[in-house]
Amino acid sequence: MMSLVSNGAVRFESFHDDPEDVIHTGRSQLPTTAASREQISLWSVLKQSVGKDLSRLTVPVVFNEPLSFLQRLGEYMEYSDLLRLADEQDDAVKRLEYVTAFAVSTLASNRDRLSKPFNPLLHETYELDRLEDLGFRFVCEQVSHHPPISAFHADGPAFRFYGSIYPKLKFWGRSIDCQPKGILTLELTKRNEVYTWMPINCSIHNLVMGKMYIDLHGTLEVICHSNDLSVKVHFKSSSSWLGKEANHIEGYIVDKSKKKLRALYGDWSEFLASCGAETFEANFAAWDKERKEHKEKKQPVVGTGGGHSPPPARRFSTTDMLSSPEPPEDIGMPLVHCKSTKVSSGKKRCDKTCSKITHLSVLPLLTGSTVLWRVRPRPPISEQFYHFTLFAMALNEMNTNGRAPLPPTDSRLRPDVRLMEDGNIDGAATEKHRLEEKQRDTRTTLKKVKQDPHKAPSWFTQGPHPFVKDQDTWHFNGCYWNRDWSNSEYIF
Ligand SMILES: CC(C)CCC[C@@H](C)[C@H]1CC[C@H]2[C@@H]3CC=C4C[C@@H](O)CC[C@]4(C)[C@H]3CC[C@]12C
Repeated sequence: MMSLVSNGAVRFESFHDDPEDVIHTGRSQLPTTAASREQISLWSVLKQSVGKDLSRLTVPVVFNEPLSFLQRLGEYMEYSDLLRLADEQDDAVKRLEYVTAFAVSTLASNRDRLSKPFNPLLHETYELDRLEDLGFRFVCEQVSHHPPISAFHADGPAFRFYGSIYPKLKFWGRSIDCQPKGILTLELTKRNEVYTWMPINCSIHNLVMGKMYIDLHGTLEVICHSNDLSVKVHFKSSSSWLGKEANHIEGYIVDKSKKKLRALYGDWSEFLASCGAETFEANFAAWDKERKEHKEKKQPVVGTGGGHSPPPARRFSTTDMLSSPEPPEDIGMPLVHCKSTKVSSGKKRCDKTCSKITHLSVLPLLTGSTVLWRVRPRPPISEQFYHFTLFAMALNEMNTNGRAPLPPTDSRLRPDVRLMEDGNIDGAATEKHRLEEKQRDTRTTLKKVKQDPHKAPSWFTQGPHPFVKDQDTWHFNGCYWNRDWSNSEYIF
């Protein structure tokens, strides 16, 4: 799938543009398009909650997306191939590069996703078994209701990736702040190497007026506990959704003595590249300035900062964004690619390549860069479907094709999410309300009969983190994949 081009950069071959994209074997769109929110003012709903923790607040269903938060966490796995690549590298710096690329890739699907995933019910689960085709299986459980904590565990031949997230949301009037709590741990198989990082903070701006946008900010620190290499990737906070530097990220891989070994730069919604620390220091400012000037003139960037000039005038294409010393290879940002056309066999296949360049074509690369990861373009119809990626489109699909049956707790069986997906907003609201009441009633009944209302989760147990001091994590007990649901109740 990948090969080295002459300047040392990695070229992705038939990775995203392959019509039979390996990652996408499910449906290409949802049953119905998203309902309009124009009739309801978000402000009128949220104004009572200024300064409060939003985890208890329910918003009208039109502000939801038809996925539970557990399914949303499944999106972490879209680029899990990077973990296989990381495991294969003999060089420790390269391993950290790919691990960091993976950590960044888990955030990409957040761009434009301005809807609230459904709060999972206590003990709700979600599985994504892609062991055969993609080399991983993922399982997630809602292990606590107040505070809402979701624990997940994914594994495959090359890795184990697990953690928990408590998405702490605070409403500030014009924006929502999210400071998720939890720790994410990755173990690479070959060398038994352990990496950890924390979920990044995010804000949703312009809730009341203007165009809403999502901003990830703060520092993503990926630490390798086995060799003391680490990287701090800084997410630049943006001041407007139009400011294209908005999603810009950068940082250095350093060793124990803080010596800079490599620079990483990119855009969390598009790509991550690495280059020598000196190249970055010497050229980045010029490159950045040039990029901004181009933007002000509203011209596409054909970056040369510190690199070489792009080929002489021809139609601006992705190749122009490279500044490699060699004739540019097409490892730049992808063109929009239609993937949703149905063909008679029932298989979905791409039969058209659009030449429209999307916002993806923003950043050029510095000389000698290696593209570690780049995002798959979203389907052109994404906008009408809550801005879902193709990967997200298939998450709630009831496709058990010859697979073992799902447990009665699986998110795919949630009637409210299903109704919303089918366009029945009122029905979804009624069901959502019913489920919340049912959950409350169960708790009250248990309390009355003096039973612990906090029944332990089925597949995870809380305990000290095996590698990080003074930190708890949730341990997967592995039993899920025995597929014995005799102790699981139908919670919907
Ligand atoms: C009222 C409506 C508009 C509110 C919508 C809130 C949505 C956008 C919020 C609710 C929960 C949030 C998520 C909670 C936790 C994380 C993990 C973090 O590492 C990346 C961002 C991410 C994935 C957040 C993205 C934005 C999010 C999905």
